[in-house]
Amino acid sequence: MKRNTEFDIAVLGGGSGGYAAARTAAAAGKKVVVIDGAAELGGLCILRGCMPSKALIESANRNLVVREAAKFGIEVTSSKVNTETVIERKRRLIKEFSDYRSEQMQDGRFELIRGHATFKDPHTLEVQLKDGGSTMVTAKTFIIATGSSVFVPDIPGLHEHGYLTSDDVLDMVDAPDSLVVLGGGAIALEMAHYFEAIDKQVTVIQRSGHLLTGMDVDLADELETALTSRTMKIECDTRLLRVEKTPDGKKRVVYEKGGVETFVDADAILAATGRKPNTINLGADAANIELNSQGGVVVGLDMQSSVSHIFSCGDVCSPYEIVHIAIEQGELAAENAIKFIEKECDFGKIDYRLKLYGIFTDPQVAAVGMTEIEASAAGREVIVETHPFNDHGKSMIHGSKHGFVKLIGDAKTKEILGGSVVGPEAAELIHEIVVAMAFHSTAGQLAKIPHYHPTLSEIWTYPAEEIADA
Ligand SMILES: Cc1cc2nc3c(=O)[nH]c(=O)nc-3n(C[C@H](O)[C@H](O)[C@H](O)COP(=O)(O)OP(=O)(O)OC[C@H]3O[C@@H](n4cnc5c(N)ncnc54)[C@H](O)[C@@H]3O)c2cc1C
Ligand SMILES: NC(=O)c1ccc[n+]([C@@H]2O[C@H](COP(=O)([O-])OP(=O)(O)OC[C@H]3O[C@@H](n4cnc5c(N)ncnc54)[C@H](O)[C@@H]3O)[C@@H](O)[C@H]2O)c1
Repeated sequence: MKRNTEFDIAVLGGGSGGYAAARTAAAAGKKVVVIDGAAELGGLCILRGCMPSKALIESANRNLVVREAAKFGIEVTSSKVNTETVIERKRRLIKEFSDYRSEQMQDGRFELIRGHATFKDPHTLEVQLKDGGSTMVTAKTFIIATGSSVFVPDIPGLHEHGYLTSDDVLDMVDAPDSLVVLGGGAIALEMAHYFEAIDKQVTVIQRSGHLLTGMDVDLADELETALTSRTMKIECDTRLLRVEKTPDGKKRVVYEKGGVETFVDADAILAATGRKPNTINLGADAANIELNSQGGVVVGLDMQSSVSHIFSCGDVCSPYEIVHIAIEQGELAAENAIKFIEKECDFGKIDYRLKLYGIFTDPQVAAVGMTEIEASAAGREVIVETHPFNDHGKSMIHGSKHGFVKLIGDAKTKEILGGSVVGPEAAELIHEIVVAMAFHSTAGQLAKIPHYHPTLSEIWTYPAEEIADA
């Protein structure tokens, strides 16, 4: 069936990026359609990303408190993790979040079509409808927000002997007693933290020389020290060779480290080696959309693709697979698509100066702005100061043994260029630096802002004073 309506903007994908784009364009009075091919509405963050992972981690963190209780004078005579209740709680929360998003997607501000969209030409989509059949959609502009999927490397024996992905473990009632996690990024470490904290045996096998490729090594090393001070094992600088089955039915991951072949056995393997952009069956060729070597949509800072009326946002095109960035990109893509329709050419550009990153392990890791690696790659002259949590009153009371805060300031102006934390409540603490950086604060200005005593937050004043006085 051919539709007659031409939309101003057709948004492909209704996750965090696509929804942000659609609500922005609809609020500006444009005729918008969102086409989403998922079985359920909600997008990755709500259904199989941020929210379910944090719900599980919240339960696991309670068990860590129980584990440490004796040190604080609390005798816990018996405790047991009930994964059925953990998963039940997660399902309840996710249903609430996805029901709300589903209502927002269907409240009439824009049209919603449930189905998989494929470009037939630069102005036409064919949609294979979820309930059967197909329809055609034409629009003046398009926003591709189709997200990403798990990427599993081709390791001999892995597919044959079986593996889990984050999609599986986020809804797993029967948790394996032992787990090998392949990868050392955010997903690998958050899931490794969850399983270790619910008393499972976990080994992380990371290819790079340190965890969290791309982050500053001092942060990654501090996290590794903290995680391995629990029962977790971490192997970095490895090369995965193959997966085998042992005579007693376990999975054996064989890898090379320092030129020596070694292995680890476990009940299950979690593949957490990254994600890939969802551009398969998108019809990028039919619309002349340029893709990069990983299959991602190539965009400029204005979120415009190689085709002038086609924009993109979120994991499918982003250098950072992070929700607040997908949302900001979605809003900008919509604003620029509107400008394209109205023949205005002063497109807005995204600014990644305040890009944030947070990992919800224990301790947590968080960073904003420039890392030390980025500062040095950009040839910036900087002053870097740190302060450890084990030398700070409130965190000593809190019982924090690991972690530090780090500030990076411009050597001349002393403006704060970046901040990072590995330690308690890192993902909350980092926001003080986000606000300071948003207002281009110098380290001296930050140091002078009143901080209540005793709080974790006052730890920032130490590196800020050091930079100000340098
Ligand atoms: C386990 C896990 C934990 C995470 N935790 C965090 C976190 O704590 N903080 C954080 O910031 N980020 C986190 N992320 C990353 C974050 O979830 C993503 O960056 C974000 O959700 C991406 O949003 P999106 O809109 O680009 O894509 P999605 O939300 O994936 O939306 C894309 C939608 O498009 C649909 N689609 C795909 N192809 C088509 C097509 N051709 N036609 C129609 N529809 C299509 C998909 O079905 C989907 O519904 C996590 C990710 C994972 C996997
Ligand atoms: N808290 C958060 O903000 C959060 C949480 C989870 C995911 N995310 C986002 O989701 C995205 C995907 O996360 P991810 O952790 O899957 O990907 P990632 O790219 O961040 O990490 C993948 C890791 O796997 C390693 N790796 C790749 N191939 C390997 C191999 N063959 N053998 C061993 N190790 C290998 C890499 O060195 C890397 O450290 C991230 O970009 C992240 O931004 C964010």
